[in-house]
Amino acid sequence: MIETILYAALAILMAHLLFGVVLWFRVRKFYSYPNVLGFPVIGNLYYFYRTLFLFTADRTLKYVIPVAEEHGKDGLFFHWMFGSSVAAVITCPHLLKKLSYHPNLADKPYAAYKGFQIFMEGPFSVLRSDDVWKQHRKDYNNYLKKSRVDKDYFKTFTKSADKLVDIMLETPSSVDANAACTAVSHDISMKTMFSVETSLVYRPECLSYIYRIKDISSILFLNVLIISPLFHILQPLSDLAIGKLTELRKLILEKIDHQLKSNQTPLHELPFSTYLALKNRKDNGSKRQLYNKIHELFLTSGHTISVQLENMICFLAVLPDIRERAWQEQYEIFGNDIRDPTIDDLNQMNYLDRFLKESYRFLKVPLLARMATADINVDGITIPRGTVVIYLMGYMKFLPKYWENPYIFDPDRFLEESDLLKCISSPFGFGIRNCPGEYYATILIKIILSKVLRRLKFRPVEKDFRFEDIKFKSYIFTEAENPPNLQVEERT
Ligand code: HEM
Repeated sequence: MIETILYAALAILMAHLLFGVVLWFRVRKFYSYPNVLGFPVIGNLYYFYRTLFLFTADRTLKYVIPVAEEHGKDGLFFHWMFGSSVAAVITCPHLLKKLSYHPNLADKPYAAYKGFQIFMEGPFSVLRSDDVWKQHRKDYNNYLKKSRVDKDYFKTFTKSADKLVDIMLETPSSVDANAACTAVSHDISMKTMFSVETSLVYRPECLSYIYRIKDISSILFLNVLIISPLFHILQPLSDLAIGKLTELRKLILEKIDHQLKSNQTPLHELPFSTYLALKNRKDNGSKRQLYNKIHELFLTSGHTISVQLENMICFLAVLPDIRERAWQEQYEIFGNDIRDPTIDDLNQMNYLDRFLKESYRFLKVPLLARMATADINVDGITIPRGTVVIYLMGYMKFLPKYWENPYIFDPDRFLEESDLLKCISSPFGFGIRNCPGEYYATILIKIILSKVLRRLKFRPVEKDFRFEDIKFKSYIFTEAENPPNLQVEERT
C-alpha cells in the first residue's frame, strides 16, 4: 500500500516537473521572473499555481501590482498569467500611448473576457473585432450617438435627476445614496434603452439582485482554464442568481412582443431592445441569444452609470470644499433657478468636468486587456503573437512620477492636460474597442450632478468620515466599499 502511494507521489512529481519544463520552454525567451531556488522550472510551476486562482479583477490587481513594482522593467514585464497565457503587462504611460491604438491590438483576449459570454452577447463580449463585432458595435453607436441622446433621452435624464433628489429628500436624516442611484440609473436605462416604465427597479429585493449581477460580472473576469468546463452549469445558475431581474426581463420581452406585433413604429424609432429582438429574429437567433443581448445592454447602460454616480455623490459628500466649489459654478450659471440644464449650460460646467475626470481616476477600470494578433515591436522589444496585453490602468493612474500627490482628490490637476495624461486617465478605454457610451454617460451624469448640487446640501451622517476613510475595491470598476449614509437638506 505504502509502495503504491510512493509510486503515485513520484509519478505526480515527475508529471509536474515535465509540465514545468513545458511551461518554461514556452516562456523562456521573455520570462522576467527570477528562478525559484535557482531553478527556472520550479519558478514556472510556482507562478503557474500562484496565478491559477486569480478570479477577480481585485485579486488580479493585488497580485500583479507588487510584481510590477518588483520585476517590471521599462514599463513592461512578461508574466505567465491566468494559468493559461503569456501576458505582457504594461505599466508605463509612454508604452500605453504607443500601444493603445496599435492595429495588432484590436481584439480582446479569451482569457480575460470569455467569462462574460455566459450571459452577455454584444460588442462587449465579442472577442474578435471582426464583421460580427462591427455590426453589433454599429447598432450601439447608432443608439448612443449625440443626436439620439440630445433628442430622445435628454428629457428622461432631467426628470430622473429630479426623481433622485426627491428620493434623497424622503429620508433626509440617513440616505443610502448607493441604493437611490442604482434604482434611478436602472430606471433611466429601462426607459431609454428598453422603453419600459416600471417601479420594480425601486424595490429593495430587485436592487439586491442588481447588486448580485455586479458580483457575477466581476467574477467573470476569470480564469478560463478552470471555468470553461463549468460553463454549461454556470449559465443556468446565472439565471437563478439574478431571480428578480427575470421579472424585469419578462417586462422587456412583453414590451418587445407588443411593439413587434403592433408593427406601427418605424424601424429607426424602435427602442434599442426591440431593434435587437427584430434583428435576432431575422438572424434566426435563439431565445438565449436574445436574453444575452438584453443582459449586456442592461449591464452596460445601467450598472456603469450607477457605479460612477453613487461614488461621485459620495466624493462630493466627504469633500465639502470641492462640493461648494462645484455648487458655486452651478450658481454662476443658474443663480437660484432650479430649471433643467440645456446642452449650452452643461458645456459651461468646466469645474464639474474636472471633478468628473478626477473621480474617474479613482473609479478606474482596474485593467484593460487586448490580444496581440501578430508580433508587435515596441522600443526594441517584441511582444509575440498570441500574447495577452494587459494595461495596468489601476497602477498607472496613481504613479507619483506622473501625478503629484496621487492619492489626494484634486480636480484642478486637470487644469492642464497633456496628451499623455489624457491617455492614461481615459475612463472610457481606447482604440477601436473603446466605450460607445461616453457621450450618453457624460451628459446623464452632468445633468444629475447639476440638479443634486443645486437642490441639496449633503454630508456623511458620520460627521468625521473623510475621503481618506473610503476603502476602494475593484470590480469591473473600482468602487467605494464602505460608502457612508448621507444627511441631506434642501438648499434654500
Ligand atoms: C461612466 C460610464 C461608463 C464608463 C466609465 C465606461 C467605460 C468603458 C470602458 C473602459 C470600456 C472598454 C472596455 C474594454 O476595453 O474592455 C467600455 C466598453 C463598452 N461600453 Fe462603456 N462605460 C460607461 C458607460 C457605458 C454606457 C452607458 C454604455 C451603453 C449604453 C456602454 C457600453 C459599452 C460597450 C458596448 C462596450 C464594449 C465596446 C466594444 O468592445 O466594442 N458603456 N466602457
